[in-house]
Amino acid sequence: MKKLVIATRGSKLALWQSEHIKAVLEEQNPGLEVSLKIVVTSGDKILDVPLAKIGGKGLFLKEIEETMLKGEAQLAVHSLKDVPTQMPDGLLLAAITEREDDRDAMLSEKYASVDALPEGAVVGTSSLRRRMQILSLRPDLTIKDLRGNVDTRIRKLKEGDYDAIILASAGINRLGLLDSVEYVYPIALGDMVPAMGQGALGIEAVDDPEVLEIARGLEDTNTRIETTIERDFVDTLQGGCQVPIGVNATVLENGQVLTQAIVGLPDGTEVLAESVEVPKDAVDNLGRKMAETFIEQGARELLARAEEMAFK
Ligand SMILES: NCc1[nH]cc(CCC(=O)O)c1CC(=O)O
Repeated sequence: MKKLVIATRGSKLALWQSEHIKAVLEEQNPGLEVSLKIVVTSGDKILDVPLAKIGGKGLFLKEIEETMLKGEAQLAVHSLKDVPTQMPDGLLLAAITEREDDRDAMLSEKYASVDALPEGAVVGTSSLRRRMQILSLRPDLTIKDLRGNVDTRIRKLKEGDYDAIILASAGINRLGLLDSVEYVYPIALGDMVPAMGQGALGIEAVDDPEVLEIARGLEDTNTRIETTIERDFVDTLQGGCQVPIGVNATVLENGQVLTQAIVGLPDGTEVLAESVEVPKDAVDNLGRKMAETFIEQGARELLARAEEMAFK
């Protein structure tokens, strides 16, 4: 194989991620030429409506996947957390890259930590998961919707529309934005459980042995273990397009795997949370089993109520 095309969105984060993978692939496969094909997705066009109301994150993938299925590209590089748990026919999650910082971070021009926010401070996020957890930490805060690409969100913070905003650390790191904001405060995993797959890249590929072989070079074993637990948890719970679910698994130095999960109402008034530690060789089906215990405790009802609240 001499040439590969990566289909990508045109946002700065998507381009950074695709350029990064292009460079790694060309390094790993001498003689291989990788190019990018920029695709505008429905998600990029509809910017003024909260994500929960327009059918969720799948809208950022549809046109990319169509491009691959038409044979105009063989690979796509996604933030893994934006990849739905079920893959479309003909496309595979061929590799999951080593994950970097998987935490969420609070960004502010004025306040150095969540504790330092004054009563009633305005925090920007459109994520039900972040809303739920920041409100369960600090019920007094005011949550204000915030959409757009990472750079747009930071611009809105700087324009003074918000006292703080919450973003994924990985996105800020990849785009080199750490210095563009006065305070970047990583929120501990136990205080804000990230989204499934946060901080890792998912490499989607057409079902072609040569392409899959090349993609295999990008795979990270521990990240695959972690994110399989996370994706199985979310897949078993389902519950609409955009849901207040946090789940994070971490392979620890001692060979144990720590998994933390939380499900609840977007206003943070009711949550189910659990954290379990098992040896690395006992993670089979862990995500599904944890989801079953959540369901026994009423997670489905909670998510149904969460959805009603989100669509009001
Ligand atoms: N939902 C958008 C999105 N998808 C991936 C990232 C960040 C990078 C990552 O988590 O891998 C972001 C921005 C954010 O949530 O702050």
